[in-house]
Amino acid sequence: MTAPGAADTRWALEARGLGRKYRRGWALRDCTFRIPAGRICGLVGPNGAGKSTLLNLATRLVEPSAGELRIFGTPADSPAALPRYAYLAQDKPMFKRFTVAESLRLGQELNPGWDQAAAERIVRAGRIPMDARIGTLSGGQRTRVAFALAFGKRPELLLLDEPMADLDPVARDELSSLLMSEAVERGTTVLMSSHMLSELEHMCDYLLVLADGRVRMAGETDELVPMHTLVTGVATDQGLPAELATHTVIESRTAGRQFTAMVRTEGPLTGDWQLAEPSMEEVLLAYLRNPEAPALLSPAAAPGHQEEYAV
Ligand SMILES: Nc1ncnc2c1ncn2[C@@H]1O[C@H](COP(=O)(O)OP(=O)(O)OP(=O)(O)O)[C@@H](O)[C@H]1O
Repeated sequence: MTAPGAADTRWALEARGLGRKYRRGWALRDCTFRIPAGRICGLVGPNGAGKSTLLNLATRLVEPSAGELRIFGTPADSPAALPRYAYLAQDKPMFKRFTVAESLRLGQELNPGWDQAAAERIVRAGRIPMDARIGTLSGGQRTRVAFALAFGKRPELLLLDEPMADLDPVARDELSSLLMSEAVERGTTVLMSSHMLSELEHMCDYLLVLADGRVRMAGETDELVPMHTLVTGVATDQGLPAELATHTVIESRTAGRQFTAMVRTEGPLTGDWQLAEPSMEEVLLAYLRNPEAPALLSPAAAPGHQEEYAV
């Protein structure tokens, strides 16, 4: 339990009614969720879902239009939240005229807990010369230096916006292993947006899915994925089979004589079906293709839920 008035550090991120409105409309609306400390959380959603907006709200690059966001129990707009996270933005802004060594030195000067050895290790593993200017590096090399700057800060929370997009397969594999070992060894929480679902399946133990600026799914992958069943059977002409009507059908398709559905089962399924447990990627794809499917938040992911949560 947390003492009254003390920041509740069990939750790396906690949003209540969070929203951001632009002139064209809401980029993020009425978002309520929480991410426990120490998790590697995949932030998933179609283009324009609000993923970057959420990360920009966490890092104070944009102000919320509604609601609140807390980082380890501290309001995201409080100076006390600032040293606790590092952010790797999609465009990875860095000083182009600085050399790699100068960029790391700046990281060292700005961050009291700076780990120079860790930052240098990441740069050297990519065989990037320390005297190369940032502006002369390839997109992937720049990403690696940005990773080094983020890791060097030794943050408790790493916020990554599509971090692997421009890395080659070997670098991607290496940096995702680094990310996972970092998270395990230091208990770092990672929130990482990505469109690469198979990669997320490999790395993440927590999910936050957005669509049209709203939360569609949030919680432990181990809890969320097994709530779904992939149902296959013979198609009939009557549309959705009556046996499925009491369950939540996220998606259904008919191909020739075969009927397939992704179903959130609300009890035993009757009927002549082949049942299989879907992969995380299959569940995510079903939700991404059907943004109007009923939202699913595990009890732990919903702030205000009374249940105690082991972290
Ligand atoms: N500065 C801005 N001004 C106006 N609208 C904006 C601004 N930033 C984002 N939006 C809008 O908010 C919505 C969410 O955008 P956001 O960049 O957060 O989506 P995303 O999920 O990160 O998308 P992607 O996967 O394409 O990176 C979009 O409709 C976008 O056009």
